Amino acid sequence: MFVPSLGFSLRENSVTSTVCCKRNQISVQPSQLRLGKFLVMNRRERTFTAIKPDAVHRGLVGEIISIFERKGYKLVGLKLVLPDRKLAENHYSELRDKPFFPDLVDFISSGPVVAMCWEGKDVVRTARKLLGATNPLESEPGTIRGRYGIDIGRNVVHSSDAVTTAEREIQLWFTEHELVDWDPAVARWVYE
Ligand SMILES: Nc1ncnc2c1ncn2[C@@H]1O[C@H](COP(=O)(O)OP(=O)(O)OP(=O)(O)O)[C@@H](O)[C@H]1O
Repeated sequence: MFVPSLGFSLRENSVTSTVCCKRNQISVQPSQLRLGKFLVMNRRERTFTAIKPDAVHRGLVGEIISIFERKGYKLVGLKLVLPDRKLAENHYSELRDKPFFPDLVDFISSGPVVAMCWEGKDVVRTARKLLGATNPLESEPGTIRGRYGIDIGRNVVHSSDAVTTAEREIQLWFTEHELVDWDPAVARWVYE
């Protein structure tokens, strides 16, 4: 079995498992193999991140994508969307009762929005750290909102706040065919 993320093939026999590298073969115990599989699965976490209309208008798209790329995350979905009100309302449905909800829906559905799906270890929590606090006044200067935002209603980016939210939002914004599974050549330089 070839495991692209690991960069080598795994072949199992009844006693031990054999890892076949390019030049040599190393025998490993099944427990080590399980650990390897776990680590690969661990890198499969996905999040939904959106560059909001204010940032698109301000020409910050390339900059924001670069921050995620340079961190080491893998882009598996990307598209420019003009969200209709239904999509915007659905996306922020948990905030339906908030007084700012109508303005928020107006703003997001004014588009364009860059919808993205990023993949990697702990990507949901790390993406939120890269974004910074919701209110730019409270976000650290090194974060995206800390660097580029001033008002809470123009806070540049969104990213899912939990793994379950990410699953819901990815399904809401992307079809299965729009997500691309691929193996970056640099994976072994990003993960130990
Ligand atoms: N008090 C507020 N007044 C105006 N707008 C607000 C307020 N609180 C939140 N918002 C807007 O609603 C969005 C969603 O709020 P939420 O509480 O889900 O924060 P968040 O998860 O950090 O933001 P987002 O969902 O956009 O990533 C915020 O990004 C912000 O633009």
